[in-house]
Amino acid sequence: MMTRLVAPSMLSADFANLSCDIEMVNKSQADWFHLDIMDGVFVPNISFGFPIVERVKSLATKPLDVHLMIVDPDRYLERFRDAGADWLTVHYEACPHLNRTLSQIKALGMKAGVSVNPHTPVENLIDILEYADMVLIMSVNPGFGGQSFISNSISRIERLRKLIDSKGLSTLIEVDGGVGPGNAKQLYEAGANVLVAGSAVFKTDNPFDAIERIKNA
Ligand SMILES: O=C(CO)[C@@H](O)[C@H](O)COP(=O)(O)O
Ligand SMILES: [Fe+2]
Repeated sequence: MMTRLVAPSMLSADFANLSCDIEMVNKSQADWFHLDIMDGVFVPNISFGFPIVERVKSLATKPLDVHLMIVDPDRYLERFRDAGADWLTVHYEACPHLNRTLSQIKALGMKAGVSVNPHTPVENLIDILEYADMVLIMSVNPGFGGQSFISNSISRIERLRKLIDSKGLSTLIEVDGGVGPGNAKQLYEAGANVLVAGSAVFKTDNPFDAIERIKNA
């Protein structure tokens, strides 16, 4: 069976009770913490920065999956490593020297991810795939939680899965945006390995159950 991981997105957590939500993820069947960093330039929203990443790291018993939605991420790779990132994902659209950026992330001791916006053909990654530990397919326009899943993301996952398999690589496919118990099965079947879910986890009465249903879809 292919790798199936669930990464709750802390963007939808209650920041006034962050430790409770971290504890919930620790105790749940979730595999990673997904942390969205937005700079108000690459995306039209600002989320949080190093103090929150450090605080989550201090309480988390699972790896931190940090999703950078920022321009010129090269400036901050080391700082995110120091703040506790285990996986660091940059956007294809924000990196003119992607090969260098991914190599740098790995040289700093983290796993390297590359993310594509909904309009970027997954085929554009053909020459960078072997340098990435993970590809993050955005299934909404990045910037906000709680948006609806863009349906052609399924065929994008399928095309990327074929590309990865045809090269004999073990690059993980992560999907982020509008993911929940209702579409998790379809996403895993299309070839996804890691499902990110924000509102589907934190905006429900029973987050444990939501995580379990996504994981075992
Ligand atoms: O990167 C992003 C948004 O840009 C995500 O990680 C969101 O936080 C996912 O939220 P939901 O769509 O699951 O509510
Ligand atoms: Fe994200």
